[in-house]
Amino acid sequence: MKVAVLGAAGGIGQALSLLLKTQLPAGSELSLYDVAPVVPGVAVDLSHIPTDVTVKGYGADALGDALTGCDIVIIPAGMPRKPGMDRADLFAVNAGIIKTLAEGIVANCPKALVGVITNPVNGTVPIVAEVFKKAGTYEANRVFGVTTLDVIRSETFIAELKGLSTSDVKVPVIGGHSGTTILPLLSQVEGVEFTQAEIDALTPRIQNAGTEVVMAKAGGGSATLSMGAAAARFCMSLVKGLQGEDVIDYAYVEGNTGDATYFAQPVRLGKNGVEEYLPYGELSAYEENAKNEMLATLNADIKEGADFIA
Ligand SMILES: NC(=O)c1ccc[n+]([C@@H]2O[C@H](COP(=O)([O-])OP(=O)(O)OC[C@H]3O[C@@H](n4cnc5c(N)ncnc54)[C@H](O)[C@@H]3O)[C@@H](O)[C@H]2O)c1
Ligand SMILES: O=C(O)C[C@H](O)C(=O)O
Repeated sequence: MKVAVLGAAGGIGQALSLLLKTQLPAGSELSLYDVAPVVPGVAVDLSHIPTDVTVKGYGADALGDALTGCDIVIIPAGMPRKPGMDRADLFAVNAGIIKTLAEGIVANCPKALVGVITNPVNGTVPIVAEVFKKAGTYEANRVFGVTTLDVIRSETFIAELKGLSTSDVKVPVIGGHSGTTILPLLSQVEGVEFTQAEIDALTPRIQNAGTEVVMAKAGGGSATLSMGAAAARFCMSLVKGLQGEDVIDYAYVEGNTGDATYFAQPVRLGKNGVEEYLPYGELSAYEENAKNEMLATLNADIKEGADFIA
């Protein structure tokens, strides 16, 4: 199994790479790419951890070598938010980065499963898809926007609120990855009842949790450690799927909900990425209304990404 992290020297990239070094199956190769000159050092540093995963670092001019033979590519490359910015404000800088990296994947590992972390995810995933379509290599079942951070935040906040163990809390989160496009389905959390007041407080808390971190870091960036954990969890779902395990996870995909071209929904993962698109089930009236109200924003974000390539 060869897994590449593109943007591996960054805040997310380093946390994610550390977790993958300790969690990937024995015999795996971890390929770390970044334009920052420190990346070979990150690889050497990680390589001293005693696990049976080899680590190699690749600098700015070695994207092809980093990607050749990859089964999975996870992309946290690009600029994070500062206070006062929306994720959409990152599009101007990050769209070009994602386009270049997607072209590298086309040229070197067109069959890899690709997980996109770079914001704005609502628009960067369509960029990857359009680059792949242009090259004739697009398979919707292989391209994912990573929305796992919304899922783990929901688990954490609900466990705190209800005095539960996080391991007992499972929360579906659908839609996109920005503001109101993030829609936690609190009505579907098994074994937990919420008052309307709790729903009214918890839903926006989950939607604004990224901003909570951005404000707390006060100009020093956005979520990196929790995102590293989220990305590792999602990457390990992809790994288990490739190994033949039956895994269900949530991701932002070109699926079949009919709500928007790209929409986070449950998917069954396997040897080809998504093996089955699963329904997100019945929504409460509150969730149905929230979903309908967010679609204009989500569709505009998707169009911006697709138009960038067209
Ligand atoms: N999907 C999510 O839930 C989620 C969560 C948190 C952050 N993010 C996003 O992830 C991205 C990275 O955040 P971060 O905090 O790690 O930022 P960071 O600045 O710490 O790291 C970004 C890294 O990308 C590298 N980079 C820039 N251009 C590159 C290129 N062309 N090729 C390879 N590497 C390149 C930089 O050198 C840097 O090392 C941001 O866009 C952020 O908004 C997404
Ligand atoms: O909020 C951000 O800009 C980063 C990320 O998307 C998050 O949800 O933490």
